[in-house]
Amino acid sequence: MSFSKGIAGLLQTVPKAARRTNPRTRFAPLQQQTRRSLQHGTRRPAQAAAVPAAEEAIPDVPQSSNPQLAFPCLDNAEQRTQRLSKRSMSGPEPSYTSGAHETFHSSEPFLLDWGGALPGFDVAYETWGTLNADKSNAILLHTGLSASSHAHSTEANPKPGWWEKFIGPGAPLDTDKYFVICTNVLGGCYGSTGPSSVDPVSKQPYATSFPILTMEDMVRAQFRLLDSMGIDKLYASVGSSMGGMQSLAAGVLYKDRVPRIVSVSGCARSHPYSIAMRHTQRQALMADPNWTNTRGNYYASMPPHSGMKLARQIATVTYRSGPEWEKRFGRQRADATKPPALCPDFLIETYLDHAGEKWCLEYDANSLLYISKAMDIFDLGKDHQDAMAQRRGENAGKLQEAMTQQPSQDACNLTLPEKPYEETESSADIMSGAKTSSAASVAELSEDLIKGMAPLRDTPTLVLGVASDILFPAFQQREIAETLRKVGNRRITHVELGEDRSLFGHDTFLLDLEGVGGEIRRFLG
Ligand SMILES: CC(=O)SCCNC(=O)CCNC(=O)[C@H](O)C(C)(C)COP(=O)(O)OP(=O)(O)OC[C@H]1O[C@@H](n2cnc3c(N)ncnc32)[C@H](O)[C@@H]1OP(=O)(O)O
Repeated sequence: MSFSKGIAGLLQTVPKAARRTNPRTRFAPLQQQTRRSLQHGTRRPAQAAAVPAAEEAIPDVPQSSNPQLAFPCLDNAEQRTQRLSKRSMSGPEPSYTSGAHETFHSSEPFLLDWGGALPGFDVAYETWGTLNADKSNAILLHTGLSASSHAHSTEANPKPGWWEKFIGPGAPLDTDKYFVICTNVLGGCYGSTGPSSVDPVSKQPYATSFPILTMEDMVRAQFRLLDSMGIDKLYASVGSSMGGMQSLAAGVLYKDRVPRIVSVSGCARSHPYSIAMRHTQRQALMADPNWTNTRGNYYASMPPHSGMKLARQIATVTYRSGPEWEKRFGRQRADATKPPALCPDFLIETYLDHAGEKWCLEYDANSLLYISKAMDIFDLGKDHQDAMAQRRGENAGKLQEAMTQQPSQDACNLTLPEKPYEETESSADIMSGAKTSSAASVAELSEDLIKGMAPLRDTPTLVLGVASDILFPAFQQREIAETLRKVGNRRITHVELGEDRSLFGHDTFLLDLEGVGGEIRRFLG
């Protein structure tokens, strides 16, 4: 990619406000704060770190040969803890909300793929456009990991949604033609049942007694909502990122109800690199003492906001791209006149810090853990689907029993095998759990996916990928398209947006209205 082409591509989608503003002036509060905190000679002993800053008396400390560094980022975290502890008498857990939405309640018990069960559940949803007389114009819009049902503003909630420009009259999801339905996924915290919801049996939040979930569980819950609306057949299933996985899963699970699929920056099975990136986020989050000490039962105490902040920063690294940051921030520091700091200092650091800060109380930590794990588990290969079907069959009879009896205590008993890991020629199949470590070759794996995706043979599908995406790399969308072609599907539209088009990596689906939205509009017709 040439430099000028790259800049042009980047500027195509960089928000105007971000382009106009001088980074030196944009982050004035942060700089002032850094300046205040960097006053040399202010010394805070290490053991005082857990004590809220405002209440702490700074004791006399011996002189040192060099001044003590300041840590405004840690001071911030402590101040947030302090603010949260004063928040309410009933506990500092923030209540997560995206605003007004509809709620579908299913009172029928719900069996999950890995054997868990919910006595009933809620799905929060919003709609735009009008359902036609024969109920044939509905588009089910699947969200990314942490999004709410609020994809577009509504009368009840005028706040812009996460796909505001992609939905509306004349927009890619044209509300003059389609009735668009978006839900908060099962497991989420924006109105759908998830770990922060109250378990009707214990009358306490489920927390980490919430059962392990899969993409397919989330899709089944959505189809219960469609059943309640009398929608037998969709016009299309549309989704990006995690939603791109669900869009495919909906087609495989309900092939007669899903006549068109749009899968943007999604995949047919999670790649080890993506699992690795999510694993590090989960580990960072679970290492927060507010999570660790309660094993995730933090709802009556302090939410793990520092772990969430760190997880979001790692996530943001996977959502964007190095080339974007090269052009946007380069090697600039927030204040080059000051000595380097161990807290955020370079503009890329203050950017990540800001992303984490903004989000750490916006989303429930346990929802993040469960949904991110569900993404890891995702695999449309036939072996995995068969294993799931068998497990469901075995557990179906236990559903009623599970509702009335105490769950067995060894529900999650995974421990590392005593025998150390040994490299095999191809160990790529291990994660499916369907095969032993004498795993199949890549060719066989691909055969497995072909068989698993066979239900989509006749489903027109738009598969869109982005070359700068490191989280769901473009080869994963090529894999979907090629597999579907091998299945015999002749109506595949595969688009790959090159780096000349977007350097926004995985977040391109949120930012590039023409590159992503334009393709969707043309595909839906
Ligand atoms: C995996 C899945 O299934 S889905 C994952 C999907 N991705 C996500 O969830 C990530 C979501 N991304 C976002 O939230 C993004 O902000 C978007 C896509 C909504 C908007 O992107 P952009 O317009 O490029 O905004 P950007 O990421 O630059 O953030 C802008 C904010 O950062 C701030 N900022 C920008 N540069 C810096 C910097 N160097 N230092 C500090 N702050 C900075 C801006 O002031 C602005 O602050 P504000 O939001 O408080 O007003």
